[in-house]
Amino acid sequence: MTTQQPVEPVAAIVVAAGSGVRLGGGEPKALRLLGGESLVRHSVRAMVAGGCSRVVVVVAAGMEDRFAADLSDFPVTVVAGGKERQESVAAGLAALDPEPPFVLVHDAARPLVPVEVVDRVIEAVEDGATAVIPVIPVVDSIRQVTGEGSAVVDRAALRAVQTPQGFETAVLKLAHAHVAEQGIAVTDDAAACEALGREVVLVAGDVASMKITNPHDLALAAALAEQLAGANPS
Ligand SMILES: Nc1ccn([C@@H]2O[C@H](COP(=O)(O)OP(=O)(O)OP(=O)(O)O)[C@@H](O)[C@H]2O)c(=O)n1
Ligand SMILES: C[C@](O)(CO)[C@H](O)COP(=O)(O)O
Repeated sequence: MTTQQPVEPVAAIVVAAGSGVRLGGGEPKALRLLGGESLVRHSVRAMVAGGCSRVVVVVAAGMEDRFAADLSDFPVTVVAGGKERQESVAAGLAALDPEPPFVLVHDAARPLVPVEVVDRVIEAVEDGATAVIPVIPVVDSIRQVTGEGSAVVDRAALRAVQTPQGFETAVLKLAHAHVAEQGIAVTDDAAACEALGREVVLVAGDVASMKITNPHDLALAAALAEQLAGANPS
């Protein structure tokens, strides 16, 4: 009689292979500290808190040992990514063995994602959605720049896209193979699924899940983290 290993329903890929040129500072962005801990540690903790028992962390080639040391107390596998985000996600997908039915893809650069957002994404994929993305309303007035000038865009119909995004793993693998084969560049994984003709389901994101991109984002996130810690003392 063979004993089958249980396959956990939801794994996560945390992409951390970006260089963080816009943030600056030399160090890989995902290892920069926020409230005394690296961005990647915050992000991995959020995935684990949401119920992911396995996390693949994708890092720049040559940085594997540093990330593995930083994350040694988490259930992670560290693998090398690529030049573009979509190549890094594809590398994370290739490392998911055995393949779980569902997978979340999260930016290490979104360290303060609340666990409620992770829960909403997981619930939607487990309820049958193929591709799920958290979104928030756009608060600024928006203009589209045209050849001649610019025009107002109705922001009521616009949403800003966050992570983690949730998928049926088999579909996300097909979608990544499709965009790679066709040479389609996408900035997120839901767009890869859409390129395959799959429907994308939206759930509510959260302003706390801001992406750390520019130096002022780190300062804002630090203030936010302090406020959140004050509101939920452990
Ligand atoms: N080749 C890449 C590029 C990006 N990412 C990850 O994708 C997320 C979103 O990337 P972003 O922060 O926008 O880009 P960076 O490349 O990190 O920053 P920059 O463009 O300023 O260099 C980040 O967690 C980043 O580490 C990745 O894993 N592999
Ligand atoms: C995936 C993402 O975080 C959704 O907002 C975003 O597209 C990634 O950022 P990038 O700057 O386009 O790599």
